[in-house]
Amino acid sequence: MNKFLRRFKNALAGLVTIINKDSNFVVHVICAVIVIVMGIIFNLDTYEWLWIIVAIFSVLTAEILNTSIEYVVDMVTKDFHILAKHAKDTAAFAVFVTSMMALIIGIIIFLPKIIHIF
Ligand SMILES: Nc1ncnc2c1ncn2[C@@H]1O[C@H](COP(=O)(O)OP(=O)(O)OP(=O)(O)O)[C@@H](O)[C@H]1O
Repeated sequence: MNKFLRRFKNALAGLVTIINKDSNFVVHVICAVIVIVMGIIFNLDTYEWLWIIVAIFSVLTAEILNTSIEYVVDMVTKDFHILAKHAKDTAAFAVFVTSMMALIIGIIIFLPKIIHIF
């Protein structure tokens, strides 16, 4: 198998792992689908779509890296360790910060359009 195919296969295995292990990831994907449907309904322009794409992929990437960090921490120790706690908590905080960015982008793009309806 060539290098590219092997990397693709590994990435696909990562996707399967994330879907099985991380229910939050599935929730984020469902939210992304809802936002995309809203974008179609509100007929977003190119720049608005670009911001939505940045928001969606940032949150998904943060969630994937959070799960990845959880795996590494669990591999190192199953016992309580303050550094394990810091590693997992800060990784979770990264997801929170990215989600806040996505929320702000969503509000800036969709709120004026929703207000305009009423
Ligand atoms: N080995 C550990 N030592 C100290 N604290 C830990 C340890 N493992 C987990 N924790 C604490 O428990 C919290 C939850 O950890 P857990 O591994 O269950 O992740 P989670 O946020 O519930 O993620 P998921 O639901 O995706 O598995 C962490 O954020 C951390 O504060």
